[in-house]
Amino acid sequence: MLFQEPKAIDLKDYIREVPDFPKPGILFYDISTLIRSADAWQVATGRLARIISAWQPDMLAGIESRGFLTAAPLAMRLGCGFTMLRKPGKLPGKTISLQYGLEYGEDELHIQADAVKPGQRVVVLDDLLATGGTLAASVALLRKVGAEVVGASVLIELAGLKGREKLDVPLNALITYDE
Ligand SMILES: O=P(O)(O)OC[C@H]1O[C@H](OP(=O)(O)OP(=O)(O)O)[C@H](O)[C@@H]1O
Ligand SMILES: Nc1ncnc2[nH]cnc12
Repeated sequence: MLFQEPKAIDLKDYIREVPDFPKPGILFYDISTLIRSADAWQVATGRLARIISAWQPDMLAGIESRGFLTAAPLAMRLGCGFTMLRKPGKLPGKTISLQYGLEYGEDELHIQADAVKPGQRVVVLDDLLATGGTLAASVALLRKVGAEVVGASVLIELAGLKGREKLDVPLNALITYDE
């Protein structure tokens, strides 16, 4: 059974804004302050569960590393499998990879070639959407290994960076910042 919200909670109140991290000029949205609150984290994962269950996924995919924090508890809660999109050198066996740009640098993600069964419905999760490079690369990798990507879900969307425009799957964000 899905969790009932104990009280009205504004999740934005639980996000800490840290200027000039990890580089000068970047305003970092820190979810540490959300996940350390049992009430707020229950509410956030409950809201995610309601949204994601409507997409009827077989499998959830989490993006290293903060995406694991959202995807893993939801996979258990929804009775889905869980697969990992990881940074280079972490996954054993045959992997497929893509490089992509970040708000504050460049990175590369890998997925195991046998991560999903052909045609499995997959929802991909991360903590935050900024430029969209990470999620777009994740969707592309999941498709390369045979997934049907039915949605993407984040806690936070930085709408001003227009990352949503890089995605061709439905995207849900619990918290939006316009800047
Ligand atoms: O929309 P984008 O511009 O691609 O940026 C979003 C990504 O940036 C952060 O990851 P980071 O690489 O900092 O990794 P972490 O989760 O390991 O801290 C965040 O967790 C997202 O994965
Ligand atoms: N501004 C930001 N805050 C937190 N995580 C991020 N990932 C990319 N941009 C970010």
